[in-house]
Amino acid sequence: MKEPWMPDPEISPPQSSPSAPVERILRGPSGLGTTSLYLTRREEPPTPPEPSTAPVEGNAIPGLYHHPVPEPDPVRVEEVSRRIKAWALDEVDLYPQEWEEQFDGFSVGRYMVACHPDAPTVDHLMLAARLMVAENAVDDCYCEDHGGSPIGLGGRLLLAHTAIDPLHTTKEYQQQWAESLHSDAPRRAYRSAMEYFVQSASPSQADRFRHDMARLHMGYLAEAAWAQSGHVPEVWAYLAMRQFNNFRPCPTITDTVGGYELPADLHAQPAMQRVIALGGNATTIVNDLYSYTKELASPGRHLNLPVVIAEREGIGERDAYLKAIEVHNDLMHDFEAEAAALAAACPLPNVQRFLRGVAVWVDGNHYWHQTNTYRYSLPDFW
Ligand SMILES: CC(C)=CCC/C(C)=C(\C)COP(=O)(O)OP(=O)(O)O
Ligand SMILES: [Mg+2]
Repeated sequence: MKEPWMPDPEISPPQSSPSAPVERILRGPSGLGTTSLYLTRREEPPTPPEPSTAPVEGNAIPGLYHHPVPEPDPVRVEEVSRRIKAWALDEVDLYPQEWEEQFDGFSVGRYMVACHPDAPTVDHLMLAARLMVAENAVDDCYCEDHGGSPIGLGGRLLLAHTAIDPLHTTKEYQQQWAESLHSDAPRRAYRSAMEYFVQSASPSQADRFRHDMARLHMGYLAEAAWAQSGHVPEVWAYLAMRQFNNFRPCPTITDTVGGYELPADLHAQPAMQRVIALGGNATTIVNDLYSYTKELASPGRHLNLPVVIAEREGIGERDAYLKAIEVHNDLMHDFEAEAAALAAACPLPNVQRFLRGVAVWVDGNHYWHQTNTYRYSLPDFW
């Protein structure tokens, strides 16, 4: 069986040759005293689980291009589920009793184990699980289902962002800021999840995450501004907003969760940035498709790709939904072609493993949406 951190031989052949910066990085550091800087794996990844033959719950969207994943290791799922609940209740006082069923129904343990099969330990999986729960707490409590609103969102998001990217100021105000991080559940969750994360991540991995979260918060703000004014953007503009209001901060921690590091210079390469953006966009349109009926049933008009296509291109709901599937499939094909080209152009173990990590996150994310029948159901279009 192919190991999940190896490039997929079935994805398309290379389409480009390495750029000058990639070639420079491949040659490695060359100055005095740089011998110790050569890229190595920190830890061998574990043996991935064998694929299961048991049928999975939930139906995949007909015609949606995706890759089934092995059933996530049930022992790990149970342990992450146990620990994340203890963290939510005992460490950050995340939710009141009446939200417990929704917290359990989110199935974050199954989600994270499916998306990170190469995590060396449950501690590594917990880094991703805490951040995922914290990110959803901010989305629910500040933006959406649990008391969220576009009004005042900018201020709330900025202050919450300081739980990730700390304030540096004078003693008096530093103290007031530090206390503010305990004043609501989203900030408590961000603060604690980030504190754990920075203990395992390198400074540049932590900074990569901060940048991705700033992108996410900018996306939330555009979505909120449009909701407030009742604006339905053109399809390309909706896709631009959704590139920011996006799962991107989750796959881009794949190396920290895997116990190795993709160096900042390689992460910053335009080819790598394109792969990450395409993969993140595919994962997020998967959400638009699986959450379509949930969002139709929610109060007000909730924008997602089928809704925007129907409105802006003047077509029926079913045709718009089918067109959104095509958009997703094109994104997936481009993601895989660009990832294959980069893997061929840059044969460093950390690059190969990172690309594979993003790809398995994309697949695990689809698996979670498909199988989360507590949260999502398909429209009656077939
Ligand atoms: C986990 C994370 C970084 C999420 C950020 C953005 C986000 C909440 C999504 C991409 C999910 O979209 P949506 O808000 O539509 O979620 P549901 O459809 O309500 O599950
Ligand atoms: Mg959605």
